Amino acid sequence: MKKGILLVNLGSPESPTPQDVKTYLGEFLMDERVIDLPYIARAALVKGIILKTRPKASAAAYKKIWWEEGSPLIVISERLQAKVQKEIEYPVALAMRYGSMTIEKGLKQLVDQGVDEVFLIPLYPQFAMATTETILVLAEEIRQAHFPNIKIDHLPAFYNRPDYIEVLSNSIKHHLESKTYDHVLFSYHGVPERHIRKSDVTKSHCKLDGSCCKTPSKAHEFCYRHQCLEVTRLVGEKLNLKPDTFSTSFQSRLGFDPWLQPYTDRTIERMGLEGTKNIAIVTPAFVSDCLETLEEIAMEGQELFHEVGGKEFTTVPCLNEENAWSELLAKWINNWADTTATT
Ligand SMILES: C=CC1=C(C)c2cc3[nH]c(cc4nc(cc5[nH]c(cc1n2)c(C)c5CCC(=O)O)C(CCC(=O)O)=C4C)c(C)c3C=C
Ligand SMILES: [Fe+2]
Ligand SMILES: [Fe+2]
Repeated sequence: MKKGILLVNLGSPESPTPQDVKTYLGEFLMDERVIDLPYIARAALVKGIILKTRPKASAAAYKKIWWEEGSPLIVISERLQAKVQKEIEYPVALAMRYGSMTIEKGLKQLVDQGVDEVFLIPLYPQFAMATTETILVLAEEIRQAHFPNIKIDHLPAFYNRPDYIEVLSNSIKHHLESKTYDHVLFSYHGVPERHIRKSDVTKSHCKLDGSCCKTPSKAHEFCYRHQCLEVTRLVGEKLNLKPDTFSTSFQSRLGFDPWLQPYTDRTIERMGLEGTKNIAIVTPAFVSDCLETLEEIAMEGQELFHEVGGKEFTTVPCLNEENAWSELLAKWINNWADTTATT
C-alpha cells in the first residue's frame, strides 16, 4: 500500500467580506456537531438570526487580522504542510473542514498520487465533537462515497503526549523569556457544556462541577474539558509555574447556552480589577494563530485588560510553523508508518 498524509484544520472565509464570511459561517454553523440542535431549530437560529447580523461584525474582525497572502490560519497551515513535507517521504496534503479546501479535494490529491493508505491528522490537540469528531465523520463519509478502496487511520487527540507538552512548553518559555508577567492564563476555545455531556462515553461521568475532570475516567478520552485542564497542568508542571500563578479559561462563546467556564473575557476583566498588573496569555486549543487568537485575545483582550487597569499583556503565539512542531508531526507520521509497515 502507498501511504499519504492529510492534515486537516478548521478553515476560514475566502475573504474578509461580509458575503464570504456569511458563506463560511453558514456552512460552519449548520454543522450538526457545532450547533447541535435538530435541523429545523438549527436552521432557524443560524439562517434566521445569526447570519443576519454576525457576518458584518465578523468580517470587520477578520479585516483587522487578514494578511496580504490571505487568512492567517490558512497561510500558517500551508507553511506547516510545506515544512512537514520536507521532513518525510510520504505525500502530505492539506484540507479544511469548511470552505473551498475540502477534505474531498485533499483525499483526491493523495489518491491521484497513488496513495491508498491515509494518515489523517486533525490539527487539534484536544478532542471535541465540534472539531475532531466532525472531521473524522465527514472523512469517512467521503471515503465511502468516493474512495471506497482506501484506508484512513487518524492521529487521536495528542494533548497529553510528553513530546507535545515539551514542544509547547519550550515554545511558551521562549516567548516569555524577556517578558514581565504575574500570571499565565491558558485560554482555550469554549464549547457549550452540553457538548461535554454528549461526548461522555460513560453517560454519567461528566458533572461539570469542577471535580469530575480530575477523577480518572474512561470518559476523558473524549472529554474536551479534561483535556484542556490537563494541558494547563502538564505545562505548568514542565515550566515549574507556582500554583496560583497560572489558570485556565474558555473563550469565544456564542449564544445564550452555558458554555465551559470560567470565561476568558470575564477572567481578564476580573484579574485587572483585582490588581493583577501583567498577564501572559497562551492559547493551546489552536495550533495556528487565527481570528480567535489574533483578534479576540491579542486585540480585544488586551484592550479590555488595559481598560481595567492592567499594564503588560503578552500573547504567546501558537506553535504555527515552528521547527520543533513540524519535526514532532514528522516523528508521529514516521512512527505511524513504521507500525503500519507490514500492511
Ligand atoms: C457553536 C459555535 C462554535 C463552537 C462549538 C466552536 C468550537 C470550536 N471552534 C474552534 C476553533 C476555531 N473557531 C474559530 C472561529 C469561530 N468559531 C465559531 C463558533 C464555534 N466554535 C464561530 C462563529 C467562529 C467564526 C468567527 C466568529 O464569527 O466569531 C476559529 C478561527 C477561524 C479563522 O478563520 O481564523 C478557530 C480556529 C475549536 C478548537 C472549537 C472547539 C473545541
Ligand atoms: Fe470556533
Ligand atoms: Fe470530565
